[in-house]
Amino acid sequence: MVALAEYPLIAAGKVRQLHAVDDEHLLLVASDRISAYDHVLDTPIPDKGRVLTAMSVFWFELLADLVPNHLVAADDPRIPGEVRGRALLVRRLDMVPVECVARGYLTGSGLADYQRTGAVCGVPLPDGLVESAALPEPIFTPATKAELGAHDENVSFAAVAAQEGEQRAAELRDLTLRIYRRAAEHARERGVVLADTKFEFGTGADGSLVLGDEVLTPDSSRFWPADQYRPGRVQPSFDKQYVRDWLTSAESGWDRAADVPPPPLPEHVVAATRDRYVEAYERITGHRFADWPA
Ligand SMILES: N#Cc1c(N)ncnc1-c1cnn(CCN2CCOCC2)c1
Repeated sequence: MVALAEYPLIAAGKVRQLHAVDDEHLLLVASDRISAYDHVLDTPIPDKGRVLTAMSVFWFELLADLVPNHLVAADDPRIPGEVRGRALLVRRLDMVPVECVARGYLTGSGLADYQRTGAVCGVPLPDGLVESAALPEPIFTPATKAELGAHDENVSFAAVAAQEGEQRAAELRDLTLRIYRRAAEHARERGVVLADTKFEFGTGADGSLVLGDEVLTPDSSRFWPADQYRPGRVQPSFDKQYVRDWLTSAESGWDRAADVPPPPLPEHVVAATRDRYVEAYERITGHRFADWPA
């Protein structure tokens, strides 16, 4: 079995890394790190990397009739034992430099753009929409990837068309929205609102679009508990609310406005957060997390 250190690191995000395996394959590794309020916390959440990896595998398989994907294997001798269960062997693609975001609800940077301009990424919306409002229909709100730590920049469809060509831009939009609709319906039937999500696509040898990166995880999407959905307020995050509530409570002693790193999380917040990731996985997939490879 190869050690992870033998696979050169070629890209790293806040909580994930991408290593080169050979000319054709990469290893996408998810850590147990969690970010909140734009900080990567010191305290890991046990099994977070494994749950989110298992979730991507579920969605790749559920969506395979809609879109090909880069997944080669989740269990393979080329995957080092130290990351087994939280690493995916994937096909090397030529990535399209567009963050393909679909929104079914108005929150975060989409709400901020709407409040400033009445539109999101140049898509006009009806007047009077409030925080977390359901949109009349899901919209494609692309962004360009920012440097590590900065927020992606929302861009118009026209900007994507100027960069990628009109036909490819329309393909990215249509595919993004079709995948979102399918996933949002599946999640909603299981008590989870998929408010928005971000896809990354690449192209293979024949030039057609292939779904890459992680897909429809709580890190690439906003998951809300459906039974608590109330437009007009910021919704509780399905997975991160315990962390957010503790960090903003007097007990943590943390001042979010001061540019200081958050304190370590107490064990009860870590345990409750791990349970929420497992619950999200088991609800959405119908599989027991205990059955995911060790
Ligand atoms: N997936 C994938 C993939 C692929 N299949 N082929 C070629 N390149 C990429 C790739 C390169 N960077 N990113 C952005 C997502 N990264 C995740 C890890 O952490 C860093 C950011 C994707």
